[in-house]
Amino acid sequence: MRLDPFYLIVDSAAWIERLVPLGVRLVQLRIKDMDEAALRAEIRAAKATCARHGCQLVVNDYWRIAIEEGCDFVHLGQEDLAAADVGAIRRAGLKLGLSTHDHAELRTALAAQPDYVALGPVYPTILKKMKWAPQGLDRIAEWKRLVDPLPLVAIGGLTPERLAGVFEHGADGAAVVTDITRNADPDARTREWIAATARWR
Ligand SMILES: Cc1ncc(COP(=O)(O)OP(=O)(O)O)c(N)n1
Ligand SMILES: Cc1nc(C(=O)O)sc1CCOP(=O)(O)O
Ligand SMILES: [Mg+2]
Repeated sequence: MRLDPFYLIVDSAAWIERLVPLGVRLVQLRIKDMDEAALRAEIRAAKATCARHGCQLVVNDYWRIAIEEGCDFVHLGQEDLAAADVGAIRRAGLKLGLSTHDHAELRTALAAQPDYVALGPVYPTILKKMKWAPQGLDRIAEWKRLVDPLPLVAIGGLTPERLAGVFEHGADGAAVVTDITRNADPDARTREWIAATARWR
């Protein structure tokens, strides 16, 4: 499977409606702490926008709702994975991306036969508190050897200026939250990301 090299992650359907029409091809809806009815409404709206713009939607965490809402891609962390029914996800035809941060997690992830593996945090992130030190670029090269032929997504503290290092070390995709959503001009920054990833598309 081939992923778009620019992997946008946002926390609302409103962000998706705003940024996907600019040319985003791969977006994750990552919502925390929302009641189920509101969550379903967000997923439905995100799905409709993505369908209109030919963008692949990945739903973070909520694999059951993603199945029920007819989505086709979920992302799970290790704790999410331990509690998930991977067979049900597969039987429903969804693709699966998994987070990894160390070798033990990578073994667990590969055993689940995901469609991509994510490695992070490559650089320090301000989005959430993490127990892992920044992985660094050499770790990307090591991970690529271990996950090949699966696509490898790099995440954590990424900016357009850091993309060459990430892709030259073997990443197939670069995922981003704050560099775009907390930028003074998220639309312009999204266009910058699209242009900066063009040579790996
Ligand atoms: C592409 C991508 N990589 C990693 C993560 C992190 O997933 P997880 O470890 O489950 O943490 P939360 O995002 O759920 O806080 C991700 N969402 N996407
Ligand atoms: C959600 C997430 N997961 C990570 C991991 O390492 O698994 S790093 C991360 C935060 C990514 O946000 P930003 O681009 O703002 O640093
Ligand atoms: Mg999660």
